[in-house]
Amino acid sequence: MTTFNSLGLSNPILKSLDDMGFEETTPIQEQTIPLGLEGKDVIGQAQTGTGKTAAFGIPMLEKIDKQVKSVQGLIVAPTRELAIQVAEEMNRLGKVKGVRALPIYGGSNMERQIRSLKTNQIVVATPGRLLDHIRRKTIKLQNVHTAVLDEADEMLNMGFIEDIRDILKALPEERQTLLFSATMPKEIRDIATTLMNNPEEVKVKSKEMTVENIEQYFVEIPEKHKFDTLTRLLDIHDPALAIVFGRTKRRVDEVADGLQARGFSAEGIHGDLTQGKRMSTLNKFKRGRIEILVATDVAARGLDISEVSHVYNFDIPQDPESYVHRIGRTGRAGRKGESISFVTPREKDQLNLIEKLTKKKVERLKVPSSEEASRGQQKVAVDKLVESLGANDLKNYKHSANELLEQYDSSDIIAAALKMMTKERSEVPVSLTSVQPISVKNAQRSKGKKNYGKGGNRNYNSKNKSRNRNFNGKGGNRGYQNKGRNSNAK
Ligand SMILES: Nc1ncnc2c1ncn2[C@@H]1O[C@H](COP(=O)(O)OP(=O)(O)OP(=O)(O)O)[C@@H](O)[C@H]1O
Ligand SMILES: [Mg+2]
Repeated sequence: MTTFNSLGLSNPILKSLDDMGFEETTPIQEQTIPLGLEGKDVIGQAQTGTGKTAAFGIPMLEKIDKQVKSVQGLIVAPTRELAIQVAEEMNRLGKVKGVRALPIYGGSNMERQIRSLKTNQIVVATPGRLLDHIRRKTIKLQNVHTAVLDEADEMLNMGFIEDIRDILKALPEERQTLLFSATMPKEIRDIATTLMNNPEEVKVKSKEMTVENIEQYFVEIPEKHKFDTLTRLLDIHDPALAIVFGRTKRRVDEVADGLQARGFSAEGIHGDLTQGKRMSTLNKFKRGRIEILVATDVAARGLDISEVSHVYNFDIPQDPESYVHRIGRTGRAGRKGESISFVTPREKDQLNLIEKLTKKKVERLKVPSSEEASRGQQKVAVDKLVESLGANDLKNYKHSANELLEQYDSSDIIAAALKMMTKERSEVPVSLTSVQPISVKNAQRSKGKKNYGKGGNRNYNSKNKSRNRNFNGKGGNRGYQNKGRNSNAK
């Protein structure tokens, strides 16, 4: 067990960490924070949900000179939502020291950003908007001593690499550069080292690339049965929050509409929606006002929403790295999660490729029947009833209950109550426009062409009421400790 105390951090940062309820370092934090403090360039690779943000954030905050009122730390992230989320985590970490991070991203007010940029010491940006500021000379970067590429392999992929080169050129040569991601294909790592100064590579030793607290399943199923299978699985699993990944924007819209038609609380998110719509959908999801988020890969990376219990790959992802990030939206910070990938018979090779990369076997799940689904729904109602037996004061209902019992058979009464509580699905037929199966050959060819839409994006804000709730639960097997205090203090 390594405490943050033993890393020689300053009191204000230790106090923030304590306020956030962080007690022990995670492995990536233990290994990279000392290197970061020494000023070394670092390529850090560790599994999803294991605290990479604080791993690069803590040393950056330690090195901010509060007297210097200009940007000293720059973090670049692939989507808006992720930029916002990372800025929020930096703000929590920097709260006691009094350092604030400013998220800058496309679609938000440029003038307001320009005003804030004059005094902010840390900026978290998406590449496109940052380049706008650089070209308009509305951001001063000459005092930047630390630059981070979060989701580094994505940032150095085809869609972003030129922007990143331009951004790095605008920074002082004398600087520290830190790259983090859960995945780091060799060819990207090679590009990365050319942009850095003799980097230390830290790869947290672990047999598998995915976290062990995510149970990974697949169902083999023809394209035309996918939707019905999804609704059955949702009825059986009754997820707290679930993300369903689809391959294209159209697909996401169709699946979200279909789920709504069948009575699920679902909304879609993808790169074609306005910034406002994306933010509001994501915020609703975080607050549990919608239970199912249907998304393209725009939501695959970095998002930290602790209540996500299930990830469904409605369409198997184009590249194995994307699989790692998608399923990593659950099972965060030691919590348990489940992922279920839909594989059409022609896509079996793609699944093998994923298993090869992650070094983990994905278990086959039987396609559930509609009877199993309705038993699943009933079980949800039964659980609720039993819970209510334990928790509620039922005194006021006793009189009516006894009257009913005099007239009817007791099991009939319970059956009727359960029927009323069970969300019987409407049988609305839903048909989706079919998509081409992914073949390993196609997947290789289209590598790097992601479905981010212009500029790539995401949205975060961690108002999750019970974040870190189960931190010390049985799933907490990655050296996490959390006192369960309010980690959202702002
Ligand atoms: N040492 C710690 N103790 C307790 N909780 C922690 C610790 N470090 C980070 N966390 C929490 O764990 C969660 C996941 O962290 P983070 O988002 O940084 O993961 P990540 O490694 O960047 O994942 P991804 O690869 O998906 O981006 C966050 O809610 C964060 O606040
Ligand atoms: Mg991250």
